[in-house]
Amino acid sequence: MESVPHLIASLHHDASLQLLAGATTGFLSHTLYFVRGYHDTSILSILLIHFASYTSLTIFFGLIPATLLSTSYLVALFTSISLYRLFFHPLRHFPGPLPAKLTKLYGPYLARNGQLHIEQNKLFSKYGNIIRVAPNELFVLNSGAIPTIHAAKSGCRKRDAGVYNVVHYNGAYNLDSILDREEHRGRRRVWERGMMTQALTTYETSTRQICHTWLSQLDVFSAEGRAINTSLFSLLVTFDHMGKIGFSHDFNTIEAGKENRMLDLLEVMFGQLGQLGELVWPVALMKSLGAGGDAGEFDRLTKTMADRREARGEGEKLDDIFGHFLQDFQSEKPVAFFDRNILYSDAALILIGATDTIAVVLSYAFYHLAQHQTYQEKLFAEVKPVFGRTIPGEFTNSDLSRLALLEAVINETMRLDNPVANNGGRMTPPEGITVDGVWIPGGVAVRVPGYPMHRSERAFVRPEEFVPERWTSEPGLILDRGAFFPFLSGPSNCVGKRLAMMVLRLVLSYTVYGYQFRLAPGEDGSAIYSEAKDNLILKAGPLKVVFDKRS
Ligand code: HEM
Repeated sequence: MESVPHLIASLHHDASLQLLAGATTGFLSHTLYFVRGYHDTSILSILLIHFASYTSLTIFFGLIPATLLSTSYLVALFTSISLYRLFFHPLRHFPGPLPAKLTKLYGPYLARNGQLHIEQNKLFSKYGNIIRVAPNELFVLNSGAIPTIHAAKSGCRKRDAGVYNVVHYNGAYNLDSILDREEHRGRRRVWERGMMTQALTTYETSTRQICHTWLSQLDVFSAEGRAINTSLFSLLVTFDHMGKIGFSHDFNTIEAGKENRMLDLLEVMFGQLGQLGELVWPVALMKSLGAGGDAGEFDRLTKTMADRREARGEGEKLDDIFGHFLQDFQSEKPVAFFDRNILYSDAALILIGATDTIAVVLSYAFYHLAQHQTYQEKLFAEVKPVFGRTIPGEFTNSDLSRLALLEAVINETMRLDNPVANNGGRMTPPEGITVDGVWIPGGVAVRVPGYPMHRSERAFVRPEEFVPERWTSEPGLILDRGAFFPFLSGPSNCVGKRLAMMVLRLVLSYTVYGYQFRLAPGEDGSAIYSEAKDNLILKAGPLKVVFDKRS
């Protein structure tokens, strides 16, 4: 047997030995490292190690041997990964497109037109109810999977299941991205204090103020006979509302009629995430390099807003969501907000959670109501008797929450145009899970996407049609109630659900009470769908609507 020094000496000039050594190393690095565990967050180290190895080989052996070694290493590494994913991976028997089985890059390919939710829906039609959408990821179209994956007793977890690992502020995860269940429980308690009935009642005054600002804009547009882009204004309404009830801050974008820098950044960042189609390592790489660009600017603006809010709170009594975080942070024994990074992290989550989600429902509610004007009149008839019932000249959330058609219109909109189209992924426990009689192995990312589930024929009769009566007088049009989960379920369900419903009820009621509306001349209503973007949270395309003040 040749000695090691002799072998190394041969590597200098023996090309076949260089190829063999590179290929062996490539194969071993796959079988000993890459095939085990989750490496997206280690992307920077992986790249640096590869770069350092190539540089050292070049210095030691020269450029051509180093290139031969590296090339054969990479070819062997990717061949080994591909063969494994196709023929040996625990998910090899699950159907799905071939490129999805081979590489996560299939995600950005599917998302290239911003309509990942539609593309994934098509995959279900082609491949069945459980499909392999990435090498280690399954999408499941089965409502029974919701409790299996999301209930408190489920063994499924967020860690390594998607973008959660990389969503943090200087290492502090927000409520949605926390990977540890115990930590999540404590933080959730503080968030829930900020969403209790008593807290919502204090925010409601601000919600009404925002509604009146919106109505003032409608007055201007209707007086001038101008059409309004309801998708844009839905975003401005919810953004201004979030500023007010989140941070007691006035953004005044409704009056301006356009996005401000912060909202713009929010949209750009979501757009970039949407384009990645659930690919995590580019985000991890950006984070490791230090958030610059838009993400860095967004973080800085959020921090400034949070700091200003904290400073104001020393002299004023302010009722807002951030106040609940501050209260915990400033207490002697904080339950969850132990340091400033956590404060900033969850401040950003208020911005993210409370803006686009509600905006998309409002946008599509305006669309459906403009298309089906009879529902505007029915809603008008329903809300009119409760106007001024509790507060003179105003609506209140508690009065509106009892109105069946209003609730049905909101539900039906969220069914058809589910804001969180894909829902977050979860990692299966080591023992795996069983869904619809099919065993899914452990260590696999799974998710039940809401968009195709809400439009499934197995769950809803005439699933593509807007029929609010399915939630009231025609329950037979719902075949599977468990298939409707816009806010998801379990311990990580939407903590802002009641707040979202309050905003939707109030904005829609004030609008139909004051106005009748229809699609603008020349508007065929197609762009709201064709130009919609699935940016983790759905974003509606534009819609031109004309409003006429009721006499
Ligand atoms: C119609 C509007 C909304 C919809 C459809 C919606 C939907 C959802 C969904 C599906 C989740 C679960 C995500 C996952 O784990 O995969 C979620 C979580 C969350 N939502 Fe909402 N949301 C809405 C409004 C809001 C509002 C107004 C807030 C207020 C800030 C908010 C804050 C949150 C937070 C903090 C979480 C994480 C909860 C946790 O992990 O415990 N959401 N939302």
